[in-house]
Amino acid sequence: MKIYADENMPLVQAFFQHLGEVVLFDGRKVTATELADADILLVRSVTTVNASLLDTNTKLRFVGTATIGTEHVDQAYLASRNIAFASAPGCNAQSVVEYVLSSLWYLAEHYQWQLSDKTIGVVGVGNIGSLLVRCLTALGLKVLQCDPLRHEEAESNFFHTDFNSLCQQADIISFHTPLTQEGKWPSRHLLNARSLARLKPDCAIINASRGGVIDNAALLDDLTAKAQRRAVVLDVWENEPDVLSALLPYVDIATAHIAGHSVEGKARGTQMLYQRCCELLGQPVQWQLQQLLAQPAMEKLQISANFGLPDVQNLARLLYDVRRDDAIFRHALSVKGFDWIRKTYPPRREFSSLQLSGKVIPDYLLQLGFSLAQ
Ligand SMILES: NC(=O)c1ccc[n+]([C@@H]2O[C@H](COP(=O)([O-])OP(=O)(O)OC[C@H]3O[C@@H](n4cnc5c(N)ncnc54)[C@H](O)[C@@H]3O)[C@@H](O)[C@H]2O)c1
Ligand SMILES: O=C(O)[C@H](O)[C@H](O)COP(=O)(O)O
Repeated sequence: MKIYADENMPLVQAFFQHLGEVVLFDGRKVTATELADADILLVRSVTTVNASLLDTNTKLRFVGTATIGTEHVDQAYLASRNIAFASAPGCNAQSVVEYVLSSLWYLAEHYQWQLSDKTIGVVGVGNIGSLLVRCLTALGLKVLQCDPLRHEEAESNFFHTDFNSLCQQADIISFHTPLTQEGKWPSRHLLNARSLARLKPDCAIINASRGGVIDNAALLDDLTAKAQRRAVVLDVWENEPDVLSALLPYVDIATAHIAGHSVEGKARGTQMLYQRCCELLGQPVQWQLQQLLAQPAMEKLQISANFGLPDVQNLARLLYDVRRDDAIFRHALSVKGFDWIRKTYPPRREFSSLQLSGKVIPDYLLQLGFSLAQ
């Protein structure tokens, strides 16, 4: 059994080696010839999986992407060849939410905002968006949600604001849709010259979904045309790895598509594909994530009775501060390149890796994902 896996897939050897020989490849450069004898193919978001990559391979049984987004995989083609497919829904949702929270705390400090005065619009309320809404609500912040697909399903307790109204009302907008070009609600260039013109002049924009959800050229026009600057956080860019670097001076936080790259988020993606493969091959699951994850640098922390909401961001910063990733990006983009930054990403542990003890642990800390000491 030959298992071909992207070289940036943590723990792939540890999980998969009892199922077959694991061969690693460069996901951006892999060719059809390299994959000709693969039985199983495990990719990340940088590999376009389609007929031209797979036509010469006649053995392939399974393709898995250790990511939430799936727009790089031609699923209709895989189905036409009876090749099973799996993605990793939700695997790094917590990681993306921690990225957005860190960005909000940074912007609030930098511009001296009171987040409690702001209305935060969340566009796309699936795994990531709904987790973000839960965390923001736990922190007592005002949230608007836009998800026309969920609205159409008439979920009774889902309060939808249409995109145009959300643009007019929000002080901060965070995007969490998949990248889609077709259907009734395509998300490509959802934020374009027209919708940018509807925003409040100082409405902040956060994009940790896919670069193409925002028309980057229109964003640059918006940011350069006005006397008043809006705050912008971009983790994802159109045409990665060739980003529109003219945007950089106007962007408060710029990162290399790493919002989902926590240790746990990436490893969970590998684990989800491993479990699916075991099922497909009729093999027992031998490994669980907790057996393979490295011990975090900090494990336990005592919360005192004086802990309050203003202390949350200090606690979170023990684990993650998005300014680190912005600094790496600005320092390394032109010298080392976008993919190098991603490949050498320093370990980042999720909130759950820190166990809290104390007589009373505020519920909002558990809602944010911190865990209780045993
Ligand atoms: N930056 C990163 O590192 C990173 C990490 C993980 C995921 N992502 C991106 O985030 C996306 C969302 O992830 P998720 O786990 O929440 O996915 P999900 O499928 O659980 O949820 C997406 C939601 O967006 C909604 N949606 C679709 N089109 C919309 C539109 N035009 N307007 C408003 N809502 C729309 C859907 O109805 C759905 O509820 C992924 O598809 C991926 O592209 C980025
Ligand atoms: O869709 C996802 O899950 C994320 O965008 C993912 O974190 C992207 O990381 P990559 O696969 O490019 O390493």
